[in-house]
Amino acid sequence: MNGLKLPFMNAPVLPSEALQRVAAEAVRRSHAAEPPTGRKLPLRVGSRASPLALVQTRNFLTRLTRFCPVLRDMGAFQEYQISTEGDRNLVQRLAEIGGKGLFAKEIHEALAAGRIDFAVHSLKDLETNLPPGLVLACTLKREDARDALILRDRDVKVDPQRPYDCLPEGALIGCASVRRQAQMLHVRPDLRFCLLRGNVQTRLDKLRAGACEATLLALAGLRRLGMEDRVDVVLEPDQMLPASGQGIVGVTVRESDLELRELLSAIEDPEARAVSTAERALLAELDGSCRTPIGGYARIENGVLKLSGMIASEDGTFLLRREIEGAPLEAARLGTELADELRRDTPAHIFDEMRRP
Ligand SMILES: NCc1[nH]cc(CCC(=O)O)c1CC(=O)O
Repeated sequence: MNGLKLPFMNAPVLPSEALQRVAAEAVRRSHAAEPPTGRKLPLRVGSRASPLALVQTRNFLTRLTRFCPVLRDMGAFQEYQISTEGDRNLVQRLAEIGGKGLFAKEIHEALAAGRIDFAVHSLKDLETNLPPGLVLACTLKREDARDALILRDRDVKVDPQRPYDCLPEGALIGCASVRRQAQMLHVRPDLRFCLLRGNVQTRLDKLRAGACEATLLALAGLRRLGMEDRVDVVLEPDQMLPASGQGIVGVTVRESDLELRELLSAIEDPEARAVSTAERALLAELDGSCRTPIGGYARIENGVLKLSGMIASEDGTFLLRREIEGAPLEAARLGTELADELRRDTPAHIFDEMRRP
């Protein structure tokens, strides 16, 4: 995948030059008697305040400084943790309080106002239409995109082919995601759902304390937090289609900050860019919020991008899955096309249901 040129990378990028320039500038400043002109160091990196967000930020900075060690030696970064509405409101479903924009609004504001220079996001939580003046400068290599089932009673035997069979009739599942809920209900209409919000650790603690029988979490988050051992079954994409961008970390910057955009493009993972472009185009075309049970998952096999899409009613009685494949360069078009196809074959009342205030 290396060397893949994607249509949205309009300006020719010369990562090594950009890196050299930033590194040289950092060294120059470290020797400068005068206060530096131009860009001020440290570079300020913002993220949410959750343990997962902090781990992701550290991983990203590690990756960046591996390319540009002088930045690490300079202590060139300052981390800012920004509390968002999505973190504070743990009572309601995301869908009810306004969707995924809530996890990023304050971060976007800080970036736009110049209080931070770049921001690290779980791409899954980042709305598809970014505020004007901000761009997704880089997508990092994808961690496992799959969802994981975590049981309260860890002694039961689980058949990976039929993972929900181990759950008792009418079992209560702690899950705030309409996408996961609809896909589970499609297979097990008897299951009941309750909210289990908060960060990953909080959710696992509530599960253990008996709040519910089971929960679903992204494997990526658990792995990054070193909690993969809590997983009972990893769900395959044909059992539980992941959310668009799941497992991918993305970095936003000001559109006008060409220097930082160039620097970040050096650590961009082209495969993650291609698959997330397809998944996010699908999501944008269908709805673009998390009010709707929508899944989108793409991978590249032998140079071919394969995108799966899913749309469902909240109760899981309606569930439609489709696939499309084509060249990675066509990622955005593939996403839009698959969305159009899914929309065409989805009864209108499903969309009406989604638009309910
Ligand atoms: N909505 C919260 C969120 N955002 C990203 C992840 C996991 C990490 C990732 O997908 O990269 C999680 C937790 C979860 O869904 O279990």
